Amino acid sequence: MLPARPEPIPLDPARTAVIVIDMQNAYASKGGYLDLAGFDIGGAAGVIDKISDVLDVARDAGMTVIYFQNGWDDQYVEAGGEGSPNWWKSNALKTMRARPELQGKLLARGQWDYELVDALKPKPGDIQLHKTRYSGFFNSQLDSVLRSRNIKNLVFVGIATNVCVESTLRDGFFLEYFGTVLEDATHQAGPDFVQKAALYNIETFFGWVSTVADFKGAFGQLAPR
Ligand SMILES: C/C(=C/NC(N)=O)C(=O)O
Repeated sequence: MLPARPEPIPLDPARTAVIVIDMQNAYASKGGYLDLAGFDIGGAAGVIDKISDVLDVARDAGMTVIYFQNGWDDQYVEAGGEGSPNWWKSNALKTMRARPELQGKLLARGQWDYELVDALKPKPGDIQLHKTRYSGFFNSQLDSVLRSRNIKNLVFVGIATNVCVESTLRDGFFLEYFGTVLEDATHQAGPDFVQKAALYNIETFFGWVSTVADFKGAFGQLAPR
């Protein structure tokens, strides 16, 4: 049982996956996309350490660990052109249009920006997935990976709470997955109030909100598998 808001949630480790959202240099490192686009990434370093702790506990408890990376091919075909709202709304694409010297660098596979941060590299048995839009369920293998493993519960960590974490948790809700966010293992893109708003939305309408300490308290005592 994981202590959570608005109520504790039962999580069978064998039927639970920890979803690590986009812990790439783009979102968590100085000189990465969010930083270059003018977002405050000051809280990202603390989140990296928390996620590392969560993943150690999750693996020992027998949970599946799934890493997402967000981005596109190096020609940005997957990003879509002017006919796609993504072309208009993606701050990475907008930043590259405003600063042509960055073209080809942000969120492109093969570039440093796309890589996971050094402190959070997948371990044997972890699953790595790619996504081209904010939701990890859109045009990805996530749903079939989860269903083939009989996984029903999703525990979210990563960046950004109000964009890809919330989008993926919401889509999971519609697909009948139980989504929980560990609030101190996430960080927002934007002012502090968007973190609060995203967590309020999740706790009130779409899922559950817990903490790293409670996750470690609930699952850190289990005998390693
Ligand atoms: C702002 C943004 C967030 N991504 C995410 N991983 O939540 C983006 O990709 O532009």
